[in-house]
Amino acid sequence: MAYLLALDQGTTSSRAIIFDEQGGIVNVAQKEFTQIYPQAGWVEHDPGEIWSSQLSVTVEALASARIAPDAVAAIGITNQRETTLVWDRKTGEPVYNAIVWQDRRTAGFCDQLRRDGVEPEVQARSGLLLDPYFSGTKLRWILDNVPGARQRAEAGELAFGTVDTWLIWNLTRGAVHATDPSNASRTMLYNIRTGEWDDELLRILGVPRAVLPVVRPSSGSFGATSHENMPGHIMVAGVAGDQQAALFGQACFTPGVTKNTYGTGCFMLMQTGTTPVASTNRLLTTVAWNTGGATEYALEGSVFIGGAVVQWLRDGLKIIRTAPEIEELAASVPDNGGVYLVPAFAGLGAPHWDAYARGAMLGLTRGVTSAHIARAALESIAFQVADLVSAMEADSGIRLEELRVDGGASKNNLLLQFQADLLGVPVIRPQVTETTALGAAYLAGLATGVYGSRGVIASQWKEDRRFVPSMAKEQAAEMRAKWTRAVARARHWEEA
Ligand SMILES: Nc1ncnc2c1ncn2[C@@H]1O[C@H](COP(=O)(O)OP(=O)(O)O)[C@@H](O)[C@H]1O
Ligand SMILES: O=P(O)(O)OC[C@H](O)CO
Repeated sequence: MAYLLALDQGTTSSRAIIFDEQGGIVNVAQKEFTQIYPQAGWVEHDPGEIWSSQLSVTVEALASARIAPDAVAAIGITNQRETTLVWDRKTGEPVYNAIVWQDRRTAGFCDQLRRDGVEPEVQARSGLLLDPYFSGTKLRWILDNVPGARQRAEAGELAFGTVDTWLIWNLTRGAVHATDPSNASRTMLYNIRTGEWDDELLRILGVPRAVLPVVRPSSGSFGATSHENMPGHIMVAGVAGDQQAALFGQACFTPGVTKNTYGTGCFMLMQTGTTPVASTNRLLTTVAWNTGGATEYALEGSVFIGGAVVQWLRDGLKIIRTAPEIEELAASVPDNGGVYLVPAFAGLGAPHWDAYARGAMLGLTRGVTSAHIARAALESIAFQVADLVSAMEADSGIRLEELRVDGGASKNNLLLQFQADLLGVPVIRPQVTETTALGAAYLAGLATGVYGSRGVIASQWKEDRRFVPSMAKEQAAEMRAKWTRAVARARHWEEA
């Protein structure tokens, strides 16, 4: 029996999951780590803690499962995307904290680039829109604000990486400075059509080529582990950003097949095959993965606050004690009582891309209770996802037949039923909802011959539960119209 080890380095925790060849979970180890908020709108992680938490869960997962390293066929890495790190090539010392994808500090620079009229060029080359979300403006910020960083970068002394690159560097003790096309496509420095770092984008963003990692296929060798605390020498053979890995783990291998992950944020990806589909509806065109020499693409809608709105009810409003409690509270009322909650706590992502929007709650009357607010919070997740589906159908010309779902909040049956009601198509939850880690394991398993083909992987995908639409179409349309009005009121709040 060969095992595959997936390292899933997420925004709030590092996890290591061991899978067997059938895609079954053998063992999981997980560790949360510190979120650093130096100022309003800034979010950082300690690079040392990203690495140490990931290393410790990896060692723990292997030890407690009593699996010898030589029984592990390969490691797959998957990671929070866009988060930006810069370190010294000689010492491996970071020059600054990791700037997290949620960080908004470069909003002003993005505004300036938009005024300069470069957005169409940026979109054509990178598939992305001008927003602080992506790595490019964060990297520039580090180079411009850490004393001496720009000169050292130009002299070739510094290395840039997203989290995958940082983990590979540490696992191989600095021998490999590499990323994969799915992660590269989130930097705003990479041309998704040529499959290379793009000189024009580097010029626009003021980034010297000398800091960039090598881009290798998502399924293939990234070197063997050689860290003193890591048992054995295991090949890193699969790398993908977490949302693309989830698309792979959900076996979305044919154009039009779509998944949505309900985690901290919501990320919907539609596989579009070997041709990148340019978006005219403010979605992102992104690399899904590169396997077997071919690059495949996806359309993506990214929503910044998904399950995080449930955390806000728990930690901010304190109307629930645990996230799952929201389901019972929301189900204790027959409807939202007229309440619409727009969780624009970190601005709005796709399809609005409004860094200045802020949260809003509308329709409050004296009859409103915490149960209505709980219901409105869950519904807000589904409304945002429905907006993504509309944009995706318009961009791709493909009518969605079903939606595959995963992520922490996909355990919530009320949410998924409402999602199916709004979309008018079945929403399907698979048996294994750890699809992100599973996707990374599959990419590693394909590279090392554990799986002979994608067909074997697709046959492992099993349905857990199917949510079928039951709401009248007119009612769904009426609710969506109200939601759209609520969103309009939340927009541009900070500028007002
Ligand atoms: N039963 C539930 N109902 C609604 N939301 C939930 C439930 N369980 C977890 N969540 C939400 O799911 C999110 C965690 O999902 P996860 O996929 O682990 O996120 P991430 O990978 O982004 O850290 C949290 O924001 C949490 O509030
Ligand atoms: O770590 P997650 O699961 O919240 O995912 C973060 C995304 O990759 C950000 O683009």
